[in-house]
Amino acid sequence: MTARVSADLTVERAEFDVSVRFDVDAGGCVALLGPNGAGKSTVLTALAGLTPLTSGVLTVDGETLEAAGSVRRPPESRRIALLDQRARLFPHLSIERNIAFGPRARGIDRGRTQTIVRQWLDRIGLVDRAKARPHELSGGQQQRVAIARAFASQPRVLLLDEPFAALDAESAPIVRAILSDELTGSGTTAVLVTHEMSDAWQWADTCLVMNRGTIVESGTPSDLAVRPRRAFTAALAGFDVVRGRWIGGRLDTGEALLNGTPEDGLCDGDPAVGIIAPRDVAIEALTVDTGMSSVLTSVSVQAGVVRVETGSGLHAELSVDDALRAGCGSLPRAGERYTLTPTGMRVVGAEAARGLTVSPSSTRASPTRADERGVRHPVTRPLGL
Ligand SMILES: Nc1ncnc2c1ncn2[C@@H]1O[C@H](COP(=O)(O)OP(=O)(O)OP(=O)(O)O)[C@@H](O)[C@H]1O
Repeated sequence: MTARVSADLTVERAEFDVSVRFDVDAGGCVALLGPNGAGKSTVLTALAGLTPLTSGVLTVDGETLEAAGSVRRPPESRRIALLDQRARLFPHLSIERNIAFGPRARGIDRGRTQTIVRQWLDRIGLVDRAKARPHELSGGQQQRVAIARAFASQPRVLLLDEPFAALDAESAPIVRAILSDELTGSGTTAVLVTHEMSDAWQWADTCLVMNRGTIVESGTPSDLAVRPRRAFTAALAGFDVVRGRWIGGRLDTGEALLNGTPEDGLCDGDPAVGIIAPRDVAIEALTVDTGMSSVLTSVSVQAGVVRVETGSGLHAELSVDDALRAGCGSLPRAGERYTLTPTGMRVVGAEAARGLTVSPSSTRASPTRADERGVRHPVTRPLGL
């Protein structure tokens, strides 16, 4: 079951309004990323009908599910399923009856529902627990049932709010694999809230990064992984982030004047953020004025790559040869002082929020993405950001 979602919604919150506008094409997946309290869950609960819109419109396949002040379809008739950290199964119903709930509510007869339930119990590996109650299962098993219950109801849209966050290291990969199979196999349209870039890579066509209720950066997962434009996104994608001011063609961090390539039309004196890949950081035993002098907090070597950590926010990844050169013949050690110099730093404005990468008015043919089964999914495009 795939459906196109068009969301243009505002929800008033005490500190700020959560206000976003985006489309998800049928079968597509949008990931919402952002710091705690950015408004990601509010967007999901608004889509699910659990939080009323202050203004705006939500449509699915052209059908208006909510238009602030006039239309408001209740959650149970939206055919939008929400899966969050906790399984939230019906505690008084057995596992099989939890899974049967959606199909029965949709009017599917008992016989067909039984077949659906059996198939799902098999897929989630819980055939022998069909009669158990939720409290008799582990958290990971309950989350598997929650996935089965959600998909068995054939939702038009699946909302995922950090569905693995509460799972232990053993259960998380199992639940992840089941969800991955079902999401790609069914082509269900999805909106995913996650703090993991790897989840966005796996499922999303488009990432929307939120802060204080608005979308501040968007793009494909690879756009964000390769060329993030916000400090939050850069850190999530594994870059080092250094804050300072753009002064005289350099980033003045207060401790050092770092060379970098400015973006966003930076003007002298602007607050700015340097974004650096650890492989683009050189280390030297000497103090140089284009680097940050720091005490190394740890040094590790893996597969010929030396990773150096400091307390200053800068890391370096260098070859053993380069590390030996920096250490004058021996590898640098934790506790020693070195100067770390970015050799390839992008500098963006600290408020570089509006330079968004995907345009709804793009005239390119709709891009698609193949899943591992070769099924192609349309790539979503955020609107008017
Ligand atoms: N039920 C609620 N009623 C009123 N305000 C709320 C409610 N839930 C969240 N908020 C507020 O709305 C804002 C956005 O919160 P929300 O939970 O949507 O953020 P989030 O990005 O999902 O955060 P997290 O990553 O921590 O889950 C915050 O200021 C929060 O305090």
